[in-house]
Amino acid sequence: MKCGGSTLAALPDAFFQDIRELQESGVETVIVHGGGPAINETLGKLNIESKFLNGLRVTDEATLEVVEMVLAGRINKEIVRKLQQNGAKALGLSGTDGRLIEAQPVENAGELGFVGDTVGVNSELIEGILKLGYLPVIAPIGIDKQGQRYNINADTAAGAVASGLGVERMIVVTDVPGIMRTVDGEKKVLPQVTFADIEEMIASGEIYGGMIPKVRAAMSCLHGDVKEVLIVDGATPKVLSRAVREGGIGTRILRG
Ligand SMILES: Nc1ncnc2c1ncn2[C@@H]1O[C@H](COP(=O)(O)OP(=O)(O)O)[C@@H](O)[C@H]1O
Ligand SMILES: CC(=O)N[C@@H](CCC(=O)OP(=O)(O)O)C(=O)O
Repeated sequence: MKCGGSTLAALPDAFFQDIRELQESGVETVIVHGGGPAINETLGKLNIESKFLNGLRVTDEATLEVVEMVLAGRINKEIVRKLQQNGAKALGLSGTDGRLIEAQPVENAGELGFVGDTVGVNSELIEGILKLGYLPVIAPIGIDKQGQRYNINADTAAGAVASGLGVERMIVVTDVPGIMRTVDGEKKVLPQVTFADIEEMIASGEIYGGMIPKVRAAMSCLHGDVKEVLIVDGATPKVLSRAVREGGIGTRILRG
């Protein structure tokens, strides 16, 4: 599951209780989280400007310091605390711990700075944590062979973890009820979309901003064992158990 920064602060206790119930019923869950708004807030307090290029944060050394502090520190620990308060067993870690997320600089590192692409995931470590009965909560910081850390978009990191583990389903929890499209002047949630629909909607501007890394990550992890990616709203009651048990919620992205 990917939990977006857009929704994290507002997630009610019921959301974390739902995760605990899933954990107790034997559904193994892994969380990769974002925290873009919290990073912006801390950068603002430090008088460091937030700059984005195609939805990715331009990350110089000073920004990287703040990104790691906020994601691997404040946000990661907040999620673990909330899970524990609601009875779930959780363990927080960053993608640099145990070389969980191996990264390399993005192609346009000249413009973006220390922003990474994923090259591999230490799935044995994640599986080991799950076997101990803990839910891994992962901050999207990557590390390369030389020990350099990178800021990775959380949707990209979640997609890589989903592929690396070969999970059945990735659920992207955000602040909208799915991919929306305006039909006859009315905004509607699309129950499912294909890769072709996505490309068309990006080209027409109907999918923009923070939705772009989500659908790109979805398309690149939908192979092998990963059969579906769901985009859902964290504010919907029981959204996770409904997504896992009933379906018919949010937008499903299907292979091909
Ligand atoms: N077609 C679309 N349908 C729904 N939301 C969209 C669409 N295109 C762009 N968006 C935007 O994507 C946002 C979610 O991305 P983002 O703000 O990055 O969230 P998160 O922090 O959860 O990753 C929505 O709030 C909405 O503004
Ligand atoms: C490279 C890059 O853009 N990294 C993101 C990582 C956090 C993130 O993706 O958070 P959301 O899911 O809340 O957007 C950033 O610095 O904001």
